[in-house]
Amino acid sequence: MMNVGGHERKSFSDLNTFQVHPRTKPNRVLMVIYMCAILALLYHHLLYLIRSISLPSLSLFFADLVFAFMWVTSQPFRWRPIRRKVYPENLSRTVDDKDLPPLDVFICTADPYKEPPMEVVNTVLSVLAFDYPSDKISVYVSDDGGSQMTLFAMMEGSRFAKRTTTTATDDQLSCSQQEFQKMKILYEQMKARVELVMERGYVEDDMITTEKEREAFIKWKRGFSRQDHPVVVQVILESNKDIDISGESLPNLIYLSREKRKKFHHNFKAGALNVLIRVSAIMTNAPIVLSLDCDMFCNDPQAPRQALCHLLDPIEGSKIAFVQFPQRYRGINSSDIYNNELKRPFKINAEGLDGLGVVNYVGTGPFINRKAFYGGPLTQTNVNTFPGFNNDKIFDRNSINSRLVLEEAERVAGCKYEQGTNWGLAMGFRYGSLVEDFFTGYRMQCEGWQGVFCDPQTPAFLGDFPISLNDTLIQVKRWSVGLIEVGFSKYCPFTFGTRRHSLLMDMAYGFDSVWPL
Ligand SMILES: O=c1ccn([C@@H]2O[C@H](COP(=O)(O)OP(=O)(O)O[C@H]3O[C@H](CO)[C@@H](O)[C@H](O)[C@H]3O)[C@@H](O)[C@H]2O)c(=O)[nH]1
Ligand SMILES: [Mn+2]
Repeated sequence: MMNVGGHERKSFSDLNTFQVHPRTKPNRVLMVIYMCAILALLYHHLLYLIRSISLPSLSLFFADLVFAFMWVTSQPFRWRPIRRKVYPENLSRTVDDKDLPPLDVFICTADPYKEPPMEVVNTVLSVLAFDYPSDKISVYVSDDGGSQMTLFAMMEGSRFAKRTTTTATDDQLSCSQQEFQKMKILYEQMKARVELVMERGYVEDDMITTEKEREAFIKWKRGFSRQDHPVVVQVILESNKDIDISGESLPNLIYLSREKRKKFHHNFKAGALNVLIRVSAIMTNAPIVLSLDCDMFCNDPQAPRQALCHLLDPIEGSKIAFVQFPQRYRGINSSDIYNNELKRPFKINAEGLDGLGVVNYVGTGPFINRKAFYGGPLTQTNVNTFPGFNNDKIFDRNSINSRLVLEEAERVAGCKYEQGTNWGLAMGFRYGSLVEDFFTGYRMQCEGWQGVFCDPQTPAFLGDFPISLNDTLIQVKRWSVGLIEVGFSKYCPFTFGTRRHSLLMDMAYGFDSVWPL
């Protein structure tokens, strides 16, 4: 235990520390005073109602009762907020660089017109530049839009990665202004080619440079539509085979568009993520998974090492399902009059939940322990019952581009694969709510997993927020419907969770799930 700046900081290891928020005690006093005031108000209402019942007085009583309920259930967020710090510089004392765990990164995109492929390329490139051994990174781009333009953009992105270098130390950066200018030109050329394809709406022969690429686009020629098409798995970069100009191996980069058929429900993003879990299990099976929205790029290459400061913690690490970085946005002006920063859910409440051992999973920016997809920490028995899973014997993972691996990947990305299985019910991302992230994180924590909130000063990831009123309303409506779907399901936190975790956690999750009302 350390004492820093007069406030208590408990230290699990030299990798991370946390501090209980200094205003916790005064806050609790305020809570008691507030509670007394609410009770007095309700008592006053009751006295009045006993004397004479009327519709207005009953409605006022009911309204105050609802407000009181919402106030009480929101108090767990204030009970014990904590702030954490990580020390990635100490990581090398715990683990050698060569022994760092492999990392599978999932990037989801769904519509090339709403989420421009160049934006997806930028996100992919930001991940390729992680300060992490590149042969341990595999990037999977899931394209629910089934767009040849997105695949084309990924190919262009990979060409750019090969012609430049991602291993830019301070030294190299300062000495190579010329290199930087060259990179800039290459980037502009790539952007122009991708934008030309976007303008045309398809990839014409003159844009294709190799025979291998031509083969990849053949699938789009036979009655391929966004809602009805076969699986497309394309290995674009293969680690240890593809190198950049400095001779460094590049990470794996895989494009995936799962099978879509009109007869089968695709379960939105949760469905896409479950396919990614299975395909990546076949191809690389990294123990740690990072999930990103395509509009959320990495702003700090240290992010994986920061997450490992928790996931490799000798005492707490094995209990953690995910380390969640907050959603932060670029381009918000300092006064943020429209509250685009969403500080309450993404920072204030997150710190409050973290103090209770749980954290909201917010869809983008979590480093997840792969085991958490397969059941609780003590109920991991189901994993091997799925063919192809953890059955290392039949796969030679040295080549993710082998026929056997690709065939198996296509099989688990098919529409029929999930029928009759536990996927979406007790495994992987859970179906049944439009906010699959909130629902899945909550269910994982019900199973006994913990969540950790990691919010370093430099934002680890930065994204875009909706810029038009229409988009904002659609987003808020979708979030609200998704939360209510959880609140009014058999998993309602006020009833389902109570047997499984603490009352404060249930109240906090319960508050979130009925908040839109
Ligand atoms: O059928 C779908 C629908 C969406 N997506 C992807 O999911 C992500 C999020 O979708 P978006 O439409 O951008 O929703 P937002 O409301 O901006 O996303 C927030 O809310 C979602 C639902 O809670 C979370 O999944 C996200 O991570 C979180 O950033 C994007 O990358 C999409 O490409 C798919 O892959 N398939
Ligand atoms: Mn989004």
